[in-house]
This record gives sequence, structure tokens and C-alpha cells, in this order.
Amino acid sequence: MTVTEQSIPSYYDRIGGAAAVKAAVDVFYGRVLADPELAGYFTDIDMVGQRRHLALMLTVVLGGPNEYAGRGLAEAHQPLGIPDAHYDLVGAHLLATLTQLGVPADVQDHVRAVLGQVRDQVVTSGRPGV
Ligand code: HEM
Repeated sequence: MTVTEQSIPSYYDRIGGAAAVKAAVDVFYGRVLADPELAGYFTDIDMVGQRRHLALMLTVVLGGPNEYAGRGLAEAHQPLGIPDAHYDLVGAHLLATLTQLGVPADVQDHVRAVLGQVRDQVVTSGRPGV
């Protein structure tokens, strides 16, 4: 059998695709907006925009279909001045959400790795080259 990329289900597929992401968005959305450190970032963004943000974030991080045609991560986040500490908080809420929904450990390991990879695009570190 030829092993093609298509024969390996993405993490997104394994956890249940769009329906699972929708469930995760509900949990994650509640956690982020209930966090006084983070809620302020989203006050000027409408409900639809917030949910879209979270769904896109989860889909990208889980290796789901990239149907995103909006701004790049750096373009969308650099103006927000997000520090490492807030990025860590959002990451922790994401992983806690996945734990709550029973997502397997290997998928969570992947999510942790992706969060490490895209950090520099999202965070405004003030540390050139880092
Ligand atoms: C892996 C990490 C992240 C990913 C993949 C991600 C993804 C995205 C995407 C795709 C957008 C554009 C949405 C759109 O234009 O419709 C966006 C916007 C936004 N993100 Fe994130 N995000 C991440 C982390 C964060 C963090 C840590 C924060 C805040 C602490 C945050 C706050 C926001 C806000 C407030 C917007 C709206 C910006 C605006 O409309 O001007 N994001 N994000």
C-alpha cells in the first residue's frame, strides 16, 4: 500500500472534525472571556468575530482544512501588543479545553508543539530576533 498524505487522518479528523471544533469553541470561548487577563482583548470584537477567531485558531492548530483567507497571524496580532504571559494563558486555556473534552494526549502534544511554533507571530515580545 502506498502511504499518501491523505491516508493519515489529521488530528482535526481524529477528534471529530467541525462538530468537535464547535464544541471546543464553546468551552474555550467561555474560559478565555471569563479570564480577566484576556477578556479585554475581545471587548471591541463582535460575538461572531470572536467565535470565528477561536474556531479558526483551533482548526489551524489541529491541522484541519485551511479555509482561512484573512490576515496572517502576525498582521492580525502584532498591533495588539500581546505579551508572552498572555499567549501562555491562551495556550493553557486551549489545552485545558482539550483535556476537558477528552482529546487524546498525542493530539495535545501536537497542539503544544504548534503553539510553540506560531508564538513569535502572535506575541509582541520587544525582543528583536527572539
Ligand atoms: C495559536 C495562537 C493564535 C492563533 C492561531 C490565532 C488566530 C487568529 C486569527 C486567524 C485571527 C484573524 C481573525 C480574523 O481576522 O477574522 C485572529 C485575530 C485576533 N486574535 Fe488571535 N490567534 C492566536 C492567539 C491569540 C492570542 C494569544 C490573543 C490574545 C491574547 C488573540 C487575540 C486576537 C484578537 C483580539 C483578534 C482580533 C484582531 C482584530 O480584529 O483586530 N489571539 N487570531
